[in-house]
Amino acid sequence: MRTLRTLRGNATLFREIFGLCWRRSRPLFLTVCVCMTLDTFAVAAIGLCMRAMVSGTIDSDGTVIVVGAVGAALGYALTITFTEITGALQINLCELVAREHYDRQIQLAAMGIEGIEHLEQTEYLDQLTALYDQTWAIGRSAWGALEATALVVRLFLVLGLLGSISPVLLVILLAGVIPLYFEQRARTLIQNAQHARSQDRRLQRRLFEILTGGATGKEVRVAGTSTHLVRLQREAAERSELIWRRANLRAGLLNALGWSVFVGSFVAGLAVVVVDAAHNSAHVGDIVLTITVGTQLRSLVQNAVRASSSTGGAGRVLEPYRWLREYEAAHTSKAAGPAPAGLTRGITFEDVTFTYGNSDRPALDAVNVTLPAGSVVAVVGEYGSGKTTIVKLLEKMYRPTSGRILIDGVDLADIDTRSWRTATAAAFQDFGRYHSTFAQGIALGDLAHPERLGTAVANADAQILVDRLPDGVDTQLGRPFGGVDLSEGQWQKLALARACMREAPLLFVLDEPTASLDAPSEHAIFERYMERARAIAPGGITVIVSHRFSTVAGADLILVLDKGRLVEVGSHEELLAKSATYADLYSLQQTAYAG
Ligand SMILES: Nc1ncnc2c1ncn2[C@@H]1O[C@H](COP(=O)(O)OP(=O)(O)OP(=O)(O)O)[C@@H](O)[C@H]1O
Repeated sequence: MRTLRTLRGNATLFREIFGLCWRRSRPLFLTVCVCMTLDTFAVAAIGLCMRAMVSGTIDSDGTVIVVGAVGAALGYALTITFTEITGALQINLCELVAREHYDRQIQLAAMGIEGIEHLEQTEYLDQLTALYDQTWAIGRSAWGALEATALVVRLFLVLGLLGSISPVLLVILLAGVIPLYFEQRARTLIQNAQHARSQDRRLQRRLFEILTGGATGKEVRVAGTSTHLVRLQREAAERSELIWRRANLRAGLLNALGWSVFVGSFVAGLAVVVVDAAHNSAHVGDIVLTITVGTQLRSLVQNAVRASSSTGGAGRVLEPYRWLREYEAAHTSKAAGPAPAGLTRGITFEDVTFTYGNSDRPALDAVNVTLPAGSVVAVVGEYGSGKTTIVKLLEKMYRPTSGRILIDGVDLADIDTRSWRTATAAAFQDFGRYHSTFAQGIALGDLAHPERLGTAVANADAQILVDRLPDGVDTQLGRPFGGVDLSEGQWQKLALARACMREAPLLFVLDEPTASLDAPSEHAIFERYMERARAIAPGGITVIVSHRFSTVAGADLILVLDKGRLVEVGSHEELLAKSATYADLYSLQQTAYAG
């Protein structure tokens, strides 16, 4: 059933690939098709010409000798030429289709998925890793399948010829299937090995980045962990290599076994024809035909195996590609409702529970709370208490496992994701560091409104920083691009300015974007945002996540999380009066700062 679905899926994909090749370059596409068709019949024609030539020699018929010789020579020349042409042109078409369609398509699909689960969970990341830099193989798979079909046609022609000499020779047909069977098993071994070693390969790459990265490189040097990390990398490489070597060895043995059976059968078949010729029931030309066509048969079966293996090998790309398309279709919101223009009631968490796919413990557990329209809400709690998870759910990066988030009474799941995101702005804890100019890095927050750049810089308190940059907002950032490097706090200010490009968002999220700033700077920024929050879109809500309790004291509502549960809700004064978790943590921090 699954095989049938895969075959049907492949057929649809191949149609799409050939359609793309046809639209992209008709002359190239037609040339490849014509060459492949002529090449398909060339082998049989060569065999017949050779037989004619030998028969003509025995019968002393000059015309037949010349026609046979010229035909065979032409056949060989054309086969070589066609093989060269089709090989080169197919690569050309595959690259065209990959570069202009699949590279783009895969990135759009990966980015089009409304959530980020596929970017955070290893089992999904494996699929995306397999697609990375392999898009040409998608195009190659379709041509591989066509080549395999042409080779099967060629095989039947050759077998027809052999059968006409002696039906016993058809045994070679069965022998030809045996290497195919072993090849199929060998291919499965290789594919499994590829999958088994993908995690170690990712680890290797990650460790390399850590060892060579600017930020992590400092840490590695000071801590003296480079030898340890290099060892981990080597171990990962060795594990991956071992899996690969073993799989290739086993695959090689299987293939050798398959081919030994084929060679044995071929030699036996040839012996039958020689014996027949000795007893005059076969012609000497038949021996030549058997050798010519039989030798071709070996390379034909080998090529058919290679073509089917490259088609099947492309399964390592086709499988994840199909997965990506299906995943995208299943995880793209069908909700059509637009985000409201303003909020009157606010955002309500109704019994919201959320568990990450790879965990059995909820990151958020039955959260019930309303963030009132027009308010500034602070989310506080210990490390790993679920603060960022709340932010991710609000930004629709994940859907609640159970319960609902209501935007003015409308389920967030029913609001078009794009429309909701356009109505929100966010500065995340793990913000991006774009190696562009300072201005471009900010403008990315809302490409439609570059004129807001100055205000965004002012709102992020980043004007002094801009004044110190060698070329102001036009300064190129990032050493790898010949630009200047910013400090952590400066990168954070840039990320804040980027988030401020949306002028009047319904939801403005600040997930610890000021963690690298000193306490007074953070306080000043938060004061400004609280002020701004009351001026943004009608009823717009600002959500601030912070570890520093002193900076969030001015929030209208403070949510205190503990191990995914919402344990306290209220204003700073109300929570202090409760003398519970918030009050304890607050006084702890006050004492620490005072000390
Ligand atoms: N992508 C993920 N996959 C699986 N578990 C996750 C993922 N992200 C977070 N978690 C887990 O969910 C829980 C809540 O994490 P979350 O990031 O929301 O906490 P947090 O309060 O923001 O922490 P911090 O203050 O350290 O940023 C933690 O136990 C964390 O390990």
